[in-house]
Amino acid sequence: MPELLTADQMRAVERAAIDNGRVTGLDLMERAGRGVIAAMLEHWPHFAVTPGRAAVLCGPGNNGGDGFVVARLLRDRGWDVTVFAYGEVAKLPPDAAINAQGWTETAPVQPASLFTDLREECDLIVDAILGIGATRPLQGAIEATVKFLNEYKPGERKPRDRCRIVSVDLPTGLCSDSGRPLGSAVRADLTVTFHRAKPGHYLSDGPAHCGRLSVQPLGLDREPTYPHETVSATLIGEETLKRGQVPCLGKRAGGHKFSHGHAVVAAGSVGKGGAARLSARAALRIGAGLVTVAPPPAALIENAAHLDAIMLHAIRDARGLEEMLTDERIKALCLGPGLGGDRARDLVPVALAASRGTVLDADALSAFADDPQELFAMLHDRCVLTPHGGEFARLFPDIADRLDAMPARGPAFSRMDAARAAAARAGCTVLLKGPDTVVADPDGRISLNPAVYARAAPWLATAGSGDVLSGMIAGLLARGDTPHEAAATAAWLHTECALEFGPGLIAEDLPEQIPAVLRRLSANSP
Ligand SMILES: NC(=O)C1=CN([C@@H]2O[C@H](COP(=O)(O)OP(=O)(O)OC[C@H]3O[C@@H](n4cnc5c(N)ncnc54)[C@H](OP(=O)(O)O)[C@@H]3O)[C@@H](O)[C@H]2O)[C@@H](O)CC1
Ligand SMILES: [K+]
Repeated sequence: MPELLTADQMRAVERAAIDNGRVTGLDLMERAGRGVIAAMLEHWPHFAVTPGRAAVLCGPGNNGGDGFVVARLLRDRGWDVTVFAYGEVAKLPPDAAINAQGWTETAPVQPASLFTDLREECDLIVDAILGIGATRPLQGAIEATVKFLNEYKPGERKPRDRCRIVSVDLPTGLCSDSGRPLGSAVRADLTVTFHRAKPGHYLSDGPAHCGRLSVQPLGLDREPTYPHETVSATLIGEETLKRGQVPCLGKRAGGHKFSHGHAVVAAGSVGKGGAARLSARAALRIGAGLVTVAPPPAALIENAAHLDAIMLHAIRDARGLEEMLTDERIKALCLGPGLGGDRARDLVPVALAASRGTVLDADALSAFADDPQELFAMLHDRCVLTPHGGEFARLFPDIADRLDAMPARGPAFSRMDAARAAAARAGCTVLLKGPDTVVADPDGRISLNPAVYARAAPWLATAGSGDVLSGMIAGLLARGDTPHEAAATAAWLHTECALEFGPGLIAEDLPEQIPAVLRRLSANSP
């Protein structure tokens, strides 16, 4: 499912279902526990055949309640289970208390202090200490447990990689809304969450702490009360693209090149044109009808030696660009890759005054680091800014500081919050790059491109890869996508191209994978 829900939104969905009388909290807890077992067996099928020894760590809230359900279900499957409790069992919330009582009627509960003395070899440790209710940095017994777990070596006969750590809903200590550890957080092998993934499973350090991620149903999908406004962010995927994007990626029959848009990529001085050419190639491959590279006159020959299908048009300075933009058929502009700071400061104001779809990247962002406000005053709602972390910090230093500050309490300020705040200030779409690329609009709309878990593509961290992304966005803007659609679609396709090629990738390879990815998308289209 493409929606990501914050802790508050998840609670609202659960509350609405319970208030409507369709389900009880106890039912949901039972389903959550069963989901944990199902995910565990799916990932490690041998656990179904050979039950082993498990430690289940139950916290002071409903996450702990899920833990008691898991403990019972494991024992029913023949596991030797020891439960450790964090906090007083008598003070558990009602549904958790019922499950805890069921357990204590038949088996003891060990105090948390004994867990860090654990010398037995476990096959499985279930982390049900804290879930979406973690609100402050870990301390005391919980912090000691997390440290112990993250360094756990259960004896020589059973190396660590044979003992699996499964976190229920979230690794304890990980902030559900930001993916940032509240002080410290468990590093799990598998995290099993419920109904929908939370932003923290995808953002920042979240994936490294979750290990692998499984989203288990709670039977809430048909809830008629599922409030649309609870959707905080969309995880970009084939499913979201299919809703609106794929038909647009295919070209209309009978169309001519101008009906698919003309994109212009401004290029820099002699010897600096490679980045702009990469952007231009990506814009053409993604389906813009025409693409022109616009270098200074001195760099015309250099670019001509490299380009065929892409056109060339020399522009000396801002006046040259102004004249070029009298051609109304130019639908999109890309400025920044290899442009150089001085040329960027010269060209960007004219480009923005033309009110076309405009991608600003690299030098076009850094050129305004001294006075970001000057840039913000010129931006309009057809723009996309594509900063990486460093460029973001130069344009939005106060927002970046909030991301860097150690979170004192949860929910911590997230990369989604940062991108949203930046988009509101800039008045246009902001794409904040990373393995968790966030696309934010001034109205708060967020899309997240996950290049983590099965889509991890570490080889995308290569020179020129960002230039290709800018070009892809410009190409889609030329074709008529909205800034948000263009940025979100390009971010997703960019990762798909990297996955299609695999290790050894260099930036030149990325545009060349676009046809294969588009072919696969159209083949999968209904
Ligand atoms: N919502 C749903 O749809 C469903 C939810 N389900 C499950 O419930 C979980 C949410 O339960 P929850 O709200 O009780 O929160 P949870 O994570 O157990 O923690 C709260 C407790 O921790 C405490 N505490 C907080 N920070 C702390 C710290 N640093 N160090 C120490 N203590 C700390 C906090 O204390 P307080 O801050 O109140 O003093 C409170 O006692 C959810 O993750 C999922 O597993 C499923 O059963 C099915 C459907
Ligand atoms: K947990």
